[in-house]
Amino acid sequence: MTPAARIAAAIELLAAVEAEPRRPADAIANDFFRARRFIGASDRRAVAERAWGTIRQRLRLDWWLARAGAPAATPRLLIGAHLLLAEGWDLDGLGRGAFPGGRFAAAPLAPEERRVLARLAGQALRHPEMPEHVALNVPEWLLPRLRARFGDDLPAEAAAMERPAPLDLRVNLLRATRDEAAAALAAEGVEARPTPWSPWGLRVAGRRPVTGTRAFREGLVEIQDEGSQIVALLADARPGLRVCDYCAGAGGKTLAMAAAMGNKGRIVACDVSAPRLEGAVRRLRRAGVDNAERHLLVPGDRWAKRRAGQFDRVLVDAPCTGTGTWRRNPDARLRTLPDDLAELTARQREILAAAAELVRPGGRLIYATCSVLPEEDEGQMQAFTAARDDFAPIPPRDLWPRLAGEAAPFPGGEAPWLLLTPHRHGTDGFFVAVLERRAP
Ligand SMILES: C[S@@+](CC[C@H](N)C(=O)[O-])C[C@H]1O[C@@H](n2cnc3c(N)ncnc32)[C@H](O)[C@@H]1O
Repeated sequence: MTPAARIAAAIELLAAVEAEPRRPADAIANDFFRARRFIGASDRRAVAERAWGTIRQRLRLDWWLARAGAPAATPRLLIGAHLLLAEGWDLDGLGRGAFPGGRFAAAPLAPEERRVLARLAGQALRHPEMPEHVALNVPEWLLPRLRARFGDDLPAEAAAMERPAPLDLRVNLLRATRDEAAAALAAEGVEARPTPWSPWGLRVAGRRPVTGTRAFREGLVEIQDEGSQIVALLADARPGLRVCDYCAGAGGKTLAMAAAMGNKGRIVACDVSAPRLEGAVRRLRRAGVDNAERHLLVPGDRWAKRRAGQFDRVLVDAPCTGTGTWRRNPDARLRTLPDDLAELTARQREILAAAAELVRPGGRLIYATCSVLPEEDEGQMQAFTAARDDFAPIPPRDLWPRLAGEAAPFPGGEAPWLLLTPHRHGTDGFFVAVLERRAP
């Protein structure tokens, strides 16, 4: 594709994302590229990166376009504004390079579009008159919550949440050690170094496509953010235990826990979504996991009733606002609405209550979110432990040396739970709490 054709495709992709504001942009992008198989891998990456870069700056671009008098922030104006403000293009370059017209390129700028964009030429993304939430690139309704969470660190955290995430891999200990996996990747031209916290993690230098490597295809590594690895690590799933991954989705943490169990014992991946659970099948096979089963949860589930008090570990990786994942899902910061938070916190409470019943006395309930919002994190834990005095937190610091290694630095403080953040830890934002069920 020519550079202009890539820009035209990014405009189309952005229009597709705008058309379905409640649907995750990566799902829309998957459909978009599936319907355009003629777009090759490197073009696909370039198109998606441009669309994502624009979505990442959406709050600031909207502010600029409104200030310039645009009646609406159309995909063409958004891409044009991003090129001018973030990539240093000038207006003539924009006309020639991005909107030249012709068969595979975007139509020339209309006079009104040119008038709007002319007002942005020579400006930067940030402007001193921007309201605080726009300057920080966070939705207005979340600003007080994020300020309460991060205090003086908010600008640094907001900046870290705005940068694209690195590519983290988890080494599958069923197939290789971390050194062996790194060597296998290096032999295929992919340089990867140990992650700072997770004993299972490798961070890939640059943007190398990993899924095409033999190391990936043969199950030596799985793509997984370091924060997510730490959640699975703290679940402390050991060989021989009975483990339930209650909100398993496509099995990201099931895979990690199964590897920690050395394929010994039993792990059940549950979810309410059949397509998500189905997504785990191929991954489990590739990873060589043979001690896992799947269970689709349905209302009034008899399966759960029959297994009350039977599991040594129950992980609740709860559905949440995903505010910790804005680095990789930049659209989520715009998609999440106040009603979603209310609905999700109610659902988290229900899931916790149901999952807690599965834990045997002396066993553990692990609660995690990829959210940094207090009401989804320690708020839930405070309410749960107040209502259930048979559950008490085990501070992650106490578990860490045995799980990560005696000399491994602990990523948290003294709190009874652990919060990981993009700025402090270089991971996605994650919250994790480990609760032990006392004998009655
Ligand atoms: C954060 S995602 C899980 C991600 C997954 N654990 C991983 O590591 O890849 C939350 C999951 O909770 C599931 N979920 C939503 N409501 C649920 C419920 N009531 N009970 C169990 N799972 C639920 C969703 O379908 C979703 O797959």
